[in-house]
Amino acid sequence: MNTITDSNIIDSSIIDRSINPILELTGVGIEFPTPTGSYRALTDVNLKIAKGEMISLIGHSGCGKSTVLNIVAGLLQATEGGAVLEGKEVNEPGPERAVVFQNHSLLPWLTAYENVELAVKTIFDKSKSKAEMKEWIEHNLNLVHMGHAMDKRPDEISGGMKQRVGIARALAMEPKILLMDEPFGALDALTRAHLQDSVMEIQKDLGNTIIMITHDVDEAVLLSDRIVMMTNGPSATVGEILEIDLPRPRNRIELADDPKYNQYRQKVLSFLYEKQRKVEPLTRSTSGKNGEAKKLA
Ligand SMILES: Nc1ncnc2c1ncn2[C@@H]1O[C@H](COP(=O)(O)OP(=O)(O)OP(=O)(O)O)[C@@H](O)[C@H]1O
Repeated sequence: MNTITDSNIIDSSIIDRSINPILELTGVGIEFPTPTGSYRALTDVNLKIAKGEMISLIGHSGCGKSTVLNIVAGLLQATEGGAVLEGKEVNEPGPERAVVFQNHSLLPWLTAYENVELAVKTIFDKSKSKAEMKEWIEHNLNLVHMGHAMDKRPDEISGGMKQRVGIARALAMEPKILLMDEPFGALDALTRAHLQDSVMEIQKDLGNTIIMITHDVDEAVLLSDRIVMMTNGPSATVGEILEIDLPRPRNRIELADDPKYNQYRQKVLSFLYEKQRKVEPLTRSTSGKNGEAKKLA
């Protein structure tokens, strides 16, 4: 039986990916002004991500996962340190960093095709002809299995289909890095499983670099090359990084009985439930930004 040794757990301060990192976070800290004084959300976040890696960010609600992602997206400016993408400091949003949010954020008056077209036009208006753009939009909608519903508006399709269109729109921008903030959080279990499979398939074919926030331990282990586990805030930081050494393609049914898979799950769960438990009892679910209950596994 394969066992997970301490060598699977990486000390964040000594990470040295052998390949040149596509993205590097160095000494990232951020303070938010609040009516009662400043709130330090993150301290000294260090992370190097190699091209083609699939990284999950996991941690208790409010620990700062979205803040990390928003700094990489250029939507928030770090107070200290910063993010460097392929040698270029990130200071503002840009098409090389596409974001997929939990709630699809499609324009309701446009069809699936037109939603993707809007993004494609802003990026490829000068470099692709009209016919090439059409082909590219259709290609990306087909990638997420939405070719049959290109002419439907968001209110005519299911939540999972909307999320597929959001992913197609992000992929169509050919981003250097795809940032996904709980992309499947609002979906039922079956739809979620289908979309996880689609993302694994697409990543295998295109070799995308992806950072994904999730609260779902199974999802993190199934999809990731590494799981970045964050400590609780205030002053949250990278606690441990778990390297997931499971061969691809990964099959969720087969993995359910795989001892190594279950040990990885256990590692993440014990980090979440034991090491980082501060004031909350185990049985209490944490509360999200909008007061919604959030489960951790
Ligand atoms: N603009 C802001 N002003 C003040 N505080 C903020 C702001 N944005 C985030 N925070 C605080 O920073 C901390 C980290 O928030 P963040 O949304 O990154 O957490 P999270 O791990 O993504 O949470 P969740 O899992 O619930 O989505 C939280 O305590 C949050 O209240």
